[in-house]
Amino acid sequence: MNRAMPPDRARIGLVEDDPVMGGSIVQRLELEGWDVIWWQTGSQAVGEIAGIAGALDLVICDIRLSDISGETVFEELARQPNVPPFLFVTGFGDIDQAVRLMRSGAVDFMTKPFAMDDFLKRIETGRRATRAGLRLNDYVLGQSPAIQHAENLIHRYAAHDLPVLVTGETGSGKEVAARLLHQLSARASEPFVAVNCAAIPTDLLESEIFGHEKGAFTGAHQRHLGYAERAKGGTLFLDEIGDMPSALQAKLLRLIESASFSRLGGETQVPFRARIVTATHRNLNPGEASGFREDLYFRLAVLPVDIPPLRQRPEDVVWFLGRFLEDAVGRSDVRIRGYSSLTEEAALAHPWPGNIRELRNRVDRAVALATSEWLMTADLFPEKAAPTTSQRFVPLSDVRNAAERRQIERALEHTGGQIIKAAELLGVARTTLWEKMTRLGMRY
Ligand SMILES: Nc1ncnc2c1ncn2[C@@H]1O[C@H](COP(=O)(O)OP(=O)(O)OP(=O)(O)O)[C@@H](O)[C@H]1O
Repeated sequence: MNRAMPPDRARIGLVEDDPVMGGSIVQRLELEGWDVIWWQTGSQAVGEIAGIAGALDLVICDIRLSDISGETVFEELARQPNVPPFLFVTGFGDIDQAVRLMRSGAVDFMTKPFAMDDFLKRIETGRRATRAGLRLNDYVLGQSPAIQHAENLIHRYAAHDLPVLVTGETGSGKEVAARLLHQLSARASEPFVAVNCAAIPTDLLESEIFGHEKGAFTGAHQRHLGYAERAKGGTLFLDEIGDMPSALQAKLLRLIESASFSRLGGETQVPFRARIVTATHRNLNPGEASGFREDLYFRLAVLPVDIPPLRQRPEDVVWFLGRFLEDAVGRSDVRIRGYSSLTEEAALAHPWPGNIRELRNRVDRAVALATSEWLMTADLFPEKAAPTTSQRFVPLSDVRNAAERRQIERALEHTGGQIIKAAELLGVARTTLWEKMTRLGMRY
């Protein structure tokens, strides 16, 4: 344990009570040039890992040990500082436990039997994704610790086939996160199919997702393959899942449970091969009057990841200001040198209710309308500038639009974002509300 080692040589702890399995893992890892310390009982591991936690790059731990469980080993050590990342090795029946461990901070799990190549890859990702300094600043979602935590989770989740639920405010980058998950997964060469459940009228949603047979309903002139089928072995991304009507929630639950579905008007069971990733800006937690099926929620939220709002990640405000400015300048022929320091301060003080989408739109507009080489606060936040006389008199249509928008926002807030219920409150048909929101440029 006190041997001098080259700094780039990984130190792996192994907790495995099976001498054959343990012996072959040690042999293979040493062949890879890694240094391995092996404990054959859980209690021995707890006692010794505590003393050298900071020096270990990863601990590989069997869940079923002969004395205490791998879960207890982890719980004992998780209270200590500098705990190394844990990769659990589980039997097939222990998946629920492994998922629970992953949610409480374990880095990953693998189900026995596993292919050695995959195992080595998980070890590499596990240590790379969690040890500060080992990731070469290659984060793509942002620079703040909060988003990097989410990105690390996405790296870990990518290796599994379990459903992922992405939560976060509108415009915070949930779809970008889901696409990253897809690209990092073994499904990357298959389609990524995104469906916004709130944007498709309810009566169309079912046939859009599940498809329909010829003659299933008036106007169904030919067979139509739905998103679930078109996703093939890739990822089916269901955005705004909280807006899915309850009849469809039941059908989605059946699809997950049986890994198959039928097209509308059809009897044949079509196999479902894609991974389900869902997103919501609403709180779908059961017991909190979300109106969302509890059984489906637990099926979808096996691996949860929360994308924090932009106002909680000042490092990313500055980072995205730079990135989007570069993009916008690259697309046009204007010469802009950067932001004035007051502009950056104003951006840091702004609450960003529309998150990254809002930031990008503001930068694009500022670049298009800029009158100097430095972007000023008024370029990014024109609404905060003092109004001129002509601006004080806005056209009546703008006043009406603003009032309608406010009232729609209030109704949506009241119904937790559910368009159907909001339409009822406002006394208009759902399609009328939908059209109005589109005209007013509101997100649904
Ligand atoms: N990490 C990122 N890098 C570059 N652009 C990003 C990033 N995150 C978000 N964006 C941009 O911000 C906008 C909103 O992102 P996205 O659609 O992923 O958010 P969302 O949370 O899914 O939004 P909604 O709740 O409205 O569906 C998109 O235009 C996207 O390109």
